[in-house]
Amino acid sequence: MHDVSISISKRLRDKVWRGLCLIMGVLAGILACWNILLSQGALTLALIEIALVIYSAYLYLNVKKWSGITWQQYGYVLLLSSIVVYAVWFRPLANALYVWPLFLPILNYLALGLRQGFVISITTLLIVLSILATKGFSESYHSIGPVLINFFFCYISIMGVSHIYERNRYRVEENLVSLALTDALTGLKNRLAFKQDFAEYMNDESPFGLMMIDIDHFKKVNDTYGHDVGDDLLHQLTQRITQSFPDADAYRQGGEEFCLLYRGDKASLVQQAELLRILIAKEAFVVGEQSIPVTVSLGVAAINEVSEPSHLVVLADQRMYLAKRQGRNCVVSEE
Ligand SMILES: Nc1nc2c(ncn2[C@@H]2O[C@H](COP(=O)(O)OP(=O)(O)OP(=O)(O)O)[C@@H](O)[C@H]2O)c(=O)[nH]1
Repeated sequence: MHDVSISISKRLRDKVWRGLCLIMGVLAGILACWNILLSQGALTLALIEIALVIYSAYLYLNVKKWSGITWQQYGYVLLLSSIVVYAVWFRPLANALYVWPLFLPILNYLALGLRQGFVISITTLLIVLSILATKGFSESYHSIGPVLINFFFCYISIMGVSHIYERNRYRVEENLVSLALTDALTGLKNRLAFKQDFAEYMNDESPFGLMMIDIDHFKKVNDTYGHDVGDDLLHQLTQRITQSFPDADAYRQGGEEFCLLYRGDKASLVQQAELLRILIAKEAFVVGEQSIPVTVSLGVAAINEVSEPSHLVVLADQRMYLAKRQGRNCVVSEE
């Protein structure tokens, strides 16, 4: 998943986790006091609740620093589930503590996401049902049948709603990320996506190059035929670029400027850049009734030519402007 998406999910989960830790910490503190002062024979439960207060405070203070879901967070969810399950098992059925596990699916989905939320919720359901059935028989509880049925359907309903909510949230997030990283006019990836992908290319060991593409005298096209025709032309140009470089990553940098990240050596990138230039120049673009000849200026640079990766963009840009100064409609790959 893209960085933007990761940061949206991360921010949301951090808020959920901090809220959860705050509520659970306070609730566990109150319950611990209750069990120590007023409830006889519940010392073990009170000790677990005190541990939960400490654990909640620890997570509350640290969760923002972690990336992804850590073992401390899984441990916390398991501890909460264990406390609830233990309480159901420990107290008589007549106390109706079996209503508390109904809260767990919401917690699991919000805190851990779709897959882990599903697995842990189903596991908890099976455990609680087994406990309720066992206790029902051992305590000769005459209404265990309705309790089991009502608990099961209520739990499944809450789990279903939690599942649907989390799945839709994830889809909405995916759409938002796609919008944030895509250029609306051409459908190409945008500048933000370029920055993220560039970081990935740098982490990769294999050689790569960058090509800057700028349309020549595009202002004239707009002034002569209007901006709608200009837009259409940008769209068509995008198709020629992506057809020429099906395996590379193409971006619209803004305006009439495009760029392309290419895995491979510089010689083959220069060769393909030249082919693209010819392909654009030799066949005029047809927009409605108009046939519009277009040329582009291209600057090419390879990662092994620069000491700092960030200089690659500057070098390719400089070469593209050199191509403009050399009369346009050409590829420049050296100073
Ligand atoms: N139709 C359309 N035009 C755009 C868009 N974005 C930028 N432009 C136009 O692109 C033109 C860029 O003009 P200039 O920067 O002067 O460059 P140029 O005319 O291509 O000249 P050179 O780059 O020097 O060859 C301007 O007229 C902008 O209005 C867009 O999304 N759609």
